[in-house]
Amino acid sequence: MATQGQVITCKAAVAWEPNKPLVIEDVQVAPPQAGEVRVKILYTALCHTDAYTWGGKDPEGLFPCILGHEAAGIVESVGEGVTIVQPGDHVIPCYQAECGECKFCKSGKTNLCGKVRAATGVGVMMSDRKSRFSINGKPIYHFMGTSTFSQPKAPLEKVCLLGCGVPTGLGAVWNTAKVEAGSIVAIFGLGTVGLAVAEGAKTAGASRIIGIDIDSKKNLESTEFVNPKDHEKPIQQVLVDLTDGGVDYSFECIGNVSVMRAALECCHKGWGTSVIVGVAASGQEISTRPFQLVTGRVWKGTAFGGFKSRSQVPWLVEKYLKKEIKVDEYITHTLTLGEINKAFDLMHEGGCLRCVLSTDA
Ligand SMILES: NC(=O)c1ccc[n+]([C@@H]2O[C@H](COP(=O)([O-])OP(=O)(O)OC[C@H]3O[C@@H](n4cnc5c(N)ncnc54)[C@H](O)[C@@H]3O)[C@@H](O)[C@H]2O)c1
Ligand SMILES: N[C@@H](CCC(=O)N[C@@H](CSCO)C(=O)NCC(=O)O)C(=O)O
Ligand SMILES: [Zn+2]
Ligand SMILES: [Zn+2]
Repeated sequence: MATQGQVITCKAAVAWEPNKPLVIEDVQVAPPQAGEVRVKILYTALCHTDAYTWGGKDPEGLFPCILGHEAAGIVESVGEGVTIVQPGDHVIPCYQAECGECKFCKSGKTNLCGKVRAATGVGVMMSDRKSRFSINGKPIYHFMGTSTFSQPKAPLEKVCLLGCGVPTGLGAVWNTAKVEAGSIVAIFGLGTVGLAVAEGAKTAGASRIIGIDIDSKKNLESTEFVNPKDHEKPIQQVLVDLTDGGVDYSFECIGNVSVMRAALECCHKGWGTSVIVGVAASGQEISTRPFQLVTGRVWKGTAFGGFKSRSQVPWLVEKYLKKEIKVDEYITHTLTLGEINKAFDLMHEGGCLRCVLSTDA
């Protein structure tokens, strides 16, 4: 391959500073070192977490950087020792690694991998603690790292969503909460993540799925819908009253610590479980009366829905190809990389679930 081992130049949207419009720049990308893979990203969606880091709310946010973590592309070249993928493979880069060897991977208790997290948290590659991106010699940080795996002929402009939002919602229900048939489920925040929770709850056989959002346009027919703005009582009380004592499972898919409290407190005494999915801003903390836990409610959280990236995302791609899970339905907008700032605006305007950007146009 002509570009193997070479520095290449690519277009990327660079976040120079928090909240300042992203700028499309020519970025030099160093060749992959041992164990690394260089991927040509063809499609990328925006997840709320990108807006959170760009907005300066992420304690791990580093600038300048190249954001984005819900994508699909083609392996361009590989470093020494890489055997799991080869140039030309279609891949979904995942921010949760799966090395298969560390204490976390071997535990059988979590999808969190300990191998590369320290490096990806500070925007560099593990081997030499350096970035592979630069503009005229100035390093540009990575964001959330990548690991890769091969998957069959799926439309990349759709399955990029399997890099974050859709697996997170489905897995929060199937892996983290393990919702049983007949359960009553409440979902706070009906963006892509919350709607994927609803989809997961439906397939798990939930008897009632109650969606809560301040944007009534997010009301889906398959769910009961509550807009907190329509009620004077605290939303947890509204839900307790609606459900004869509380829900069996609740999911916070917003990133708001007051709502996280409400999501716990709307759970049924004795057994209700609340799962935190939303990412809260730097410095924010959750609180509740310890009595809420003493009386049997359980507070949990999930990253990437508990899915292991390399071993389970290909399974999700297969499920998508067999039409067993929704993906296309969450794509409300398609734009180009050059229109990325408009895509962030759309995210805040309502009516937008996922906006997929094509990078080649
Ligand atoms: N844990 C993980 O692995 C993981 C993965 C993906 C996303 N996330 C996080 O999950 C959250 C949801 O992501 P998304 O991409 O679906 O976001 P989104 O912005 O598309 O959806 C959020 C929804 O919450 C609603 N909302 C906002 N404030 C509300 C309030 N006070 N009460 C009720 N509804 C309210 C909005 O109207 C919107 O519909 C974000 O915090 C994101 O960072 C976490
Ligand atoms: N950098 C933040 C944490 C952000 C966070 O919680 N990220 C989620 C994924 S959000 C995807 O849209 C996650 O998986 N966290 C586990 C991990 O990063 O290992 C902070 O420092 O507060
Ligand atoms: Zn995400
Ligand atoms: Zn590991």
